[in-house]
Formats: sequence, structure tokens, C-alpha cells
Amino acid sequence: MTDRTTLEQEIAAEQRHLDRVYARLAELRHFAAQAEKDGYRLARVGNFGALVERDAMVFHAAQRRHVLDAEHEGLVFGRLDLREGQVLHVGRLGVRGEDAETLVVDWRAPAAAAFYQATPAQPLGVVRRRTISSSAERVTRIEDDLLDPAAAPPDMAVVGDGGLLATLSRATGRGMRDIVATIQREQDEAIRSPASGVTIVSGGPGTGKTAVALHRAAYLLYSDRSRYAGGGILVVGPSAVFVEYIASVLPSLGEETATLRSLGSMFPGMGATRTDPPEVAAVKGSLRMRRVLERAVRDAVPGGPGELRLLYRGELLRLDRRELDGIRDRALGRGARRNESRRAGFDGVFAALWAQARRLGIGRLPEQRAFEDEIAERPEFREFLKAWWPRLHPRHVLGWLARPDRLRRYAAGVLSRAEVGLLVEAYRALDVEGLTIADVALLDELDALLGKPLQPKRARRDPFQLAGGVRELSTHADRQRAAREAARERPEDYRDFAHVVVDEAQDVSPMQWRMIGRRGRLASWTVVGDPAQTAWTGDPEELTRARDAALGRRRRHQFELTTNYRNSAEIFAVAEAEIRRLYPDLALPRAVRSTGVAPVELTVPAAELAAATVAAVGDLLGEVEGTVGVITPVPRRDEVAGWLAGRAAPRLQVVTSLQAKGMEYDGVVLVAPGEIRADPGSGVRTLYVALSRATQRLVTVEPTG
Ligand SMILES: Nc1ncnc2c1ncn2[C@@H]1O[C@H](COP(=O)(O)OP(=O)(O)OP(=O)(O)O)[C@@H](O)[C@H]1O
Repeated sequence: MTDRTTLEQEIAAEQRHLDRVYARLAELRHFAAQAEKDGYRLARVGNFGALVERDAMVFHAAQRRHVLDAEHEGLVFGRLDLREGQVLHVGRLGVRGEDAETLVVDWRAPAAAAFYQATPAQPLGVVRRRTISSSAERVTRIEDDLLDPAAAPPDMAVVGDGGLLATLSRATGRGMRDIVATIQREQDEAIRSPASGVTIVSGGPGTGKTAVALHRAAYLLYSDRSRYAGGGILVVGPSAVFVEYIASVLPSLGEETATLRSLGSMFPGMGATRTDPPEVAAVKGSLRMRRVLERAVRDAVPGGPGELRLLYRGELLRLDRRELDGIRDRALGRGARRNESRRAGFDGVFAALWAQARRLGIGRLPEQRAFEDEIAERPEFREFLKAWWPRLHPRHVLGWLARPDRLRRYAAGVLSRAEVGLLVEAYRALDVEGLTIADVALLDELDALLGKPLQPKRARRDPFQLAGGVRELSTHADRQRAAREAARERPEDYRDFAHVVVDEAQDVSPMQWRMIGRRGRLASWTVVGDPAQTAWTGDPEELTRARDAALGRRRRHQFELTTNYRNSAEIFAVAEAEIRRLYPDLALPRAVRSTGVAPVELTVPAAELAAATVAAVGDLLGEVEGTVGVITPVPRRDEVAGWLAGRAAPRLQVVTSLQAKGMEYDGVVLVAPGEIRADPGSGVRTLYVALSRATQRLVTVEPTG
């Protein structure tokens, strides 16, 4: 225990430093604003050199001002006292004093690494590590770790009981927080892993895999900004709720350039949120679907013309279905893509008609070219071509799978009869219910198989055009800003990302790996996940193959995280007991925090499930300050949401056990856990996920009878 005076003195000392930093910051902000103004004034001087100078000045000044504003809150959060007596303050960005002395080191800079990596066993020259908490511009708390007692001067104060636990017990808001002040050593190693190749991070629930993945994105943007901001970073998460949950982390680190996508929104214009039952997802996600889709894209259009009849100079020219199919097959030979091969198909029709006209010995037949031109002018012929070989959108072709006769044909010898039955059932109400998340990867595959229609080149959008059609761009700074914005607003089907982050990777199906892989051909990767949490019930070997194909031969760097920072030890014990049913010997993370509150297990008659759930939710909303999640079996989501309609949003969220992937709530009410477990494929693993979402309170409500 530290005595009060020492604590107050230490806080006061940190406050003095913080005051100095903020004063300097105000000065820098003032300089930046001034520089911007001076830059514009230089313009009036007029010569070219002055203009260039002005542009650069205004650009840097504006950029600097933006960063200074974004990183104001919690700017300084750490301090290192080194062996030689040197003191370093660590913060969200680097700040230098008037004489270029370092006031704050950026957390991503090499000099700050020791803040995260030093331990008593390996102090890395650090004697004391201090975590500083502040609110607005006031220091509110400090917590020290004495890492090298032998090297500590006798008057060195050590206060608090470690910054991490204090942070972990705070209630959470609706979005995820950044953890920049309390990143732990094993996490830091993964965050700073080499930029190239593939960084693979695994670990049990709550070990910070998502946090690491996002901080790594920020680290990469810092260490090689032009490469990663220029090419772009894609962050892929399992669901729309999850993407919403993590959306604020990067902006809180001052980074807004990454593209966040859920698996259901990877394809332009799509935002699927519906999930399939695991056994259906296993079929839709299997690599064998590629074969099924390949057959579909070669098939005749449903309702298309079965033959072509054309009266030419009194003779009937006729191509029947077999001939038309033959022409289409030949045009699509050697992997040609359907939307790109219309011309070849049309040429095939012309050639067949010409051959027929010659065979029939039609009198005064013109040259072949003139014959074709003549036919091409005929409206009924043009109508035929349009109907026989239309431009196809992937959505059209996916719709063909909803016709059982077609599906059976495409799947013959590829899928089992039972698998076809599952798909027939799944696609029965496609028009009404819309696509599921798993369908989006099929759309993307179809898109690759169909290709893009060849279109005349359009005039490119003027990248320097400002909003509202104003073309006037006064400075290089404006141009830079416009270019940055253009980068941020990449086209929806942009694919050349410089880095791809895949979160909850254990749930990415083989077909989804192909979809993500298409966006990361030139990328380095960060892949995080936990195999014990997967809902995938398909072929594991196929999954490995698809993942390896997406990641290619890039060098891999593996990291394992071992501490669960989310769940109280009491809650994780329940989750642990669940997963042990399946994997008795699995290495599990250690939950570091105990609340002394045991999870509550309620068993109620089925008729009372609604009332018991509503009561439990009411209690939890009173007991925790932050969010409450209600997790349900997939088929029960809407029913349960109905029971709770009108309740305490935005603190309350109702999600299915599959949407709960990656999520975190302070209190969780888990409805009908037995129904989740009952799924023979992935029930236990999905229940394990649901049981490991709560930070403070867990209530399970099990219906009987
Ligand atoms: N070093 C840390 N300091 C403070 N909080 C941390 C730290 N590491 C992780 N956390 C917190 O622990 C919680 C779990 O982290 P995260 O969601 O990244 O875990 P995860 O491994 O992705 O979990 P899951 O696999 O269960 O989805 C989050 O609230 C995160 O902010």
C-alpha cells in the first residue's frame, strides 16, 4: 500500500509533465494553424517556387493539426524509468519540445517497445514502468510495476497495484476500446511482428486476438504509411454486429483509412446478415461448390429461346437447342468467362447460319461479311441474341440454384443426395428471405467465373474534382487531401489491398477463403482465430487447403496468446467445463480477474422462459453499468427480441449464438443453452463461444419440459 502523500506527490509530478505536453501541443497547434495561414499568404507572392513551398507547408500543417486534434484525450499513458536514469513518456503520438527534446514517444516507435515488452525476468533496461490514466487534461491515477528492484534508486516510489487489472474491471460501452495503454508483452510481440508474410495469432476466448489484430493494423500504418495507407488495409470480421462493435478502435488510434467488412458485405452492394444452419453452411462453404457453379455458368438461361428461326430470302434458317448449346459450349471452351465471351458466342451463331445458308444453296448469297451485317440489322435477331446470351449478374445465376431440377444437374456426382436436399430446402424461399452470409462467397465466385462484360472505356472521374462539382483546386494540400479521400473511398470491388486482417478466422469457410484471397493477392496478412470456437462442420482438410491457397507461400509467423482478459475467472470456469466435454486436454487461457460472483444457472418450466428471461435482463441492467447481451439459439432470436421489445437500448443487444462471435458484454443472459448444445455438429463449440462473452455477470436460463 502506498501512503497518500507519496501518491499525491507522484501524481503531481506526472501532472507537471502532462501540463508541459499540453502546453507544447497548444503551441504546435497554433504553429500549424499559422503555417496554414502563411502558406495561403505566400500564394499572393506569386512565383512558382513560392507556390510549391506554400503547398507543402499548408499540407503538412493541415495534416499535423488533424493528428493533434484526434489524439488529444489520454495522450500520455505511460512512463519508463530506465537504468541510466533516463525517463521516457509514452503516448498516442510523438511530441518534441522546443529544443527537439522528446516529451512523448509514440507507442508504435521502437523506443516505446520496452513499455510493453519489459518483464521482471527481462527488464530490457527498465527499472520502473508506470501506467498513467487521465481524464481531459488531468492525471487521475498512476500504477507502477517495479521491474528491476536491484537497479532502483532508494527514493524511487512505486504506487498502485498494476494498471491492467484496474482497466479490465471498468464497464464497457457499446463499442470495443483500444488497449494501447495496457498491451501485454505476448500481444505486443504479435502486434510488432514483421510486416511481410503472414502473422497468425491464435488463443482462447478473450485473449485479445481482435485487439491485437486492430493494433497491428495501426502499427503497420505507422511503420510504413505510404505502403499501407496507399494500398489499403482490409479488416474482415464474421458479422455485421461484430464489425459495428470494432468500428471505433482504429479511429480511436487516429487511423481512419482501413476498410472494415463483414463476410456478408464483401461483395459490392451486399449486406447479408442471415446465417445458415451449420450443416447447410458446410455445403455452401465447400470447395465442391466451385464445380457446381462452374456448371451453372455454362448452362442455358432459364426461359431463354430454345431455338433460332430466321427467314432469309424466302428460306428458313434454323438452329435447334442442340446446335445452340454446342455453340455456347465451344465459345466457353478453355475457361473463357461467360460475360466476356458474348462476342465469341455471337460469332458462333453467325458462322452456323452462314454454313446453313450455303448448304441450302440460297441464290445470290452475298459475301459472308455482308450476310452477317444484313442479319445483324434484323430486330428479331438482335432480340434473340439478347435473350440467348444476356449479360449475367452473379445474382441471376445463384437464383438458378433455387430450381431443384437445375441444382440436381449441376450437383450430379459432386454433392451427395442428402447435400442436394439440404440446398433445395435452403433455397426454397430465396426470393423472400434473401441471401445468407454463406451465399455471398458464392456470388463472389460466380462473379469471378462470369467475368465482367467488356465495356467501352468511360472517361475517368477527375480525381481533383472537389465536392459539388467545383474543379478549382488551389493547393498541393488540397490535391493531397483529394487523393487521400479517393483512397478512402475505394471502389466497392477494390481488390489490391496491401494488408488483409482476418478476424475469427476459424469460421471462414473454404469458399470464403477464396473470396478473401481475391482481395489479398498482393497483400501481407494477419490472421487471428481460435479453432475451438469454430462452427464449421465441413471437411477440415478442405478448410486447410483453401486457407493455404489464399495465404500462398508467404512466410508465416505464429503467435499464441495465453491470458483471458475478458471473462472473470468464475465465468470462464463455466465455459471451460463446456469445451472440456469435447476437448478434455485442450490448452486453455488463464482468466486473470476474479469478481467473486458466481454465474447464475436458472432452470424454468418452458412456459416461464419468457418471463424468466425478461426478469434476468432487468436484474442485469441494474447490476452492471455497461452493456447487456442476450444470446439465443439461432431460431429463437426474433421471439426473444419480441419479449424484450422497448427495453433499455442501446445498452441491450439481442444476438444469436452465431452473431455472438467476437462480441463482448458486461452482462450476458444466455437463453436455452441446451438447444445450442444440441446441434450435433458444432453445438458444444458454439455454446463455448456464447458462455465466454461476459466480462462480469452470466445468467443462463434453461427451459424444461
Ligand atoms: N492488454 C489488454 N489490456 C486491456 N484490455 C485488454 C487487453 N487485451 C485484451 N483486452 C480486452 O479483453 C477483451 C477481449 O479481447 P478481444 O475481444 O480482442 O479477445 P479475442 O481473443 O478476440 O476474443 P474471442 O476469441 O473470444 O472473440 C476486450 O475487451 C479487450 O479490450
